Amino acid sequence: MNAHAGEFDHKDTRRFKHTRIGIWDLYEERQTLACKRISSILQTYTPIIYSVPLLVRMLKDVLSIKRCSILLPAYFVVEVLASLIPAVSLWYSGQLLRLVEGVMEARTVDTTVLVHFAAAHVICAVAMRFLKYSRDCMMPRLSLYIKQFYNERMLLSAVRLDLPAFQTLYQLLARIAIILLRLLSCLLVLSTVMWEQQDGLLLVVLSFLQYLLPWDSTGKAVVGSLARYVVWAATTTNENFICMQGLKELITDPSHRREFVAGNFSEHISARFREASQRIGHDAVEFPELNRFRSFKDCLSITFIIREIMHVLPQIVFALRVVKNPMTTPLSLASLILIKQVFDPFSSTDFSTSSMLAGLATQLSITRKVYNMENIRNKVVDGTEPFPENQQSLANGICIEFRNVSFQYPGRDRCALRNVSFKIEAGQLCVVVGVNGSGKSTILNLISRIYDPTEGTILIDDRDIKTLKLADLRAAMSILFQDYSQFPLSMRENIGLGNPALAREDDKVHEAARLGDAEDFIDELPRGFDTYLDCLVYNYHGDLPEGTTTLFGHPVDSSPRNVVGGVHTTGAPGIQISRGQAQRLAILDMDYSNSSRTFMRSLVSETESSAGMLLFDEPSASLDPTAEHGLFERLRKLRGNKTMIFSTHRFGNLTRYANLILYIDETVQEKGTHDELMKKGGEYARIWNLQAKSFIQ
Ligand SMILES: Nc1ncnc2c1ncn2[C@@H]1O[C@H](COP(=O)(O)OP(=O)(O)OP(=O)(O)O)[C@@H](O)[C@H]1O
Repeated sequence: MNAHAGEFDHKDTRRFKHTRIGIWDLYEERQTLACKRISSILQTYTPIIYSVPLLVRMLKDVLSIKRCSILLPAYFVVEVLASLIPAVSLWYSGQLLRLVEGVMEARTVDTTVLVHFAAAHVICAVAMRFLKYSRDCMMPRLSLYIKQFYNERMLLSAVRLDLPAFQTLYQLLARIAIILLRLLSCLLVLSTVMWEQQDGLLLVVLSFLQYLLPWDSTGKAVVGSLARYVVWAATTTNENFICMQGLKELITDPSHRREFVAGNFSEHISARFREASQRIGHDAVEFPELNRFRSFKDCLSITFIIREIMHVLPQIVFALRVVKNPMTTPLSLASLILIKQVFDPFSSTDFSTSSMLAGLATQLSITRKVYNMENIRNKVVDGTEPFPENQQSLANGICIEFRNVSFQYPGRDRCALRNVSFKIEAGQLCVVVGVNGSGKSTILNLISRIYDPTEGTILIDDRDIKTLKLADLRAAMSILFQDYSQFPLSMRENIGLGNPALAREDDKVHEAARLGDAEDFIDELPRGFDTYLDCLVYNYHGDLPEGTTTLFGHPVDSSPRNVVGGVHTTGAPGIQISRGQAQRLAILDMDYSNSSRTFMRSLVSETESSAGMLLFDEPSASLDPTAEHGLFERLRKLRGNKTMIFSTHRFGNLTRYANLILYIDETVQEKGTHDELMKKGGEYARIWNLQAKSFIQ
């Protein structure tokens, strides 16, 4: 079978070579070494060339930041000056060399010239120090402004990407430009100085050659860069290894903790892990580690050997030169030292242009992703018509109709809903029931336009849902999803978000909390409505006085997991409440504060009702019967004439009051009121009786 477009076709043996490394299967594109080398060079430079428009855009964006418009050009001027000073120093070194040559020949020295050169050297050193100081002052501010700018930008486009990428990118760019400038200026001066020396230029060219290609100074990175740029993929089907990874996840993921502890899994899991590990033996490691051993043999590659030869070539040429013409040896030796002086800084890993170019390519691809995010079009296309025409009408509910709606989730072969048709009149209470996976939540997803139907039409107040402005549509409904999340904000803000228009009105927030049965337990929290259950802000600290156990109200934990960026932290998420409280709240907070958020949306402001339709996806899944009864009662009273849709697989209280029950299983199997469906004696009646019976027993 042929691979799909875009798929990595590892079965194509003509293109990919298969190697077995331990438990891993490595597939590498078949290429000759020369091809690999060329493709490696192309892969390094091409993205950078393609990224020129992106860099221009970035530069414009950064220059548009008020405080950067002067600071950035000033920073570059300082950097350029700093990078030119070594060349000026070099020029004076060259002149000193000539002076020495003159002294050797004439046996006299021109003191004015000597003083002039010495003074110039000192001035260069002082200027360098001053420029470095200016650069160190500017850099942190520049980083901060750029970081703030992109922070805001990312937030606006709702993108969460690795923030440090931006700082690294502009620093990397500046560094590469400066190194190139420094290298070129030094090269220019060196060539001028060496012009008149016998074989001087040859020595310069030979020394420079090794820096021209993107090879790393150690030779080891050459191997690394091959692995990085050549098409390859590695996978493992080793069941024991997959099992071991699964067990590790089970142990480390806190969301499994409760079941882990309650199920008394620890002994079984340890035994299972040991057993799997013993079966695999020493190969039970991730691919990069295993591959590292393998890559050592590449250190004997031809590229590596050529690189080493080129490194010693200038010395060989110099030796031949001495043999040929021993009289000029002292000066040639001085030239060689001068050349070495110039190139040595560039050969260190820090200055390696090749590794920096590779780093730049990576940073550019991250940055491109951020800019691309802004261009991503939503699959759900926004409508143009305002909704509702008359805000007051929301108080009387919204009418919803599904006409032959089918829906398939992206990447799924099966329909989640097939040919579904029903109509809920304005102000009606509808309960959607069905077994797990029957499509109940999908109906709510389609009404809130998280997805659009694959086929069929949804009408809202007799208008095609796709024509309505998305923001208006969503403002007109309040949704409580099964997996509603607790935002890392204060309790007040968590509830307030249910209705941003009223979020600042404290009495409304309290009323919503009361209706959600959350007011009492929130009041008991250490900071009441200002309590953060998920505190994502850390306090940082260095050495603390002997015996310090708490800092800013948080326990001090000096274990390595509390070290961020080399600095100790306190105040891990959720630390603002005690573990005991957290445990107690874990059972309550999800349902209570979230239902409070829903109540918040249902609250009516002075002039108008903000939602005309309330959607609930399994709102009572983890509530006990008393709490469930209370919740439904309050919701029923509060809803007034608004349309309300519940999705649930618990038949009970609610279905009896419903104007319309939809029993679905991919499609609508039965619909009607409770009495009608009971009379019909179908699947709804069967399950109702089953649930009622178990309750009575
Ligand atoms: N995001 C998704 N991507 C792919 N498939 C999905 C997605 N969400 C649901 N499905 C699939 O669509 C079908 C219907 O799911 P849906 O969540 O609507 O059922 P449900 O009746 O609400 O189930 P439950 O009672 O378990 O919540 C299921 O087969 C489910 O696996």
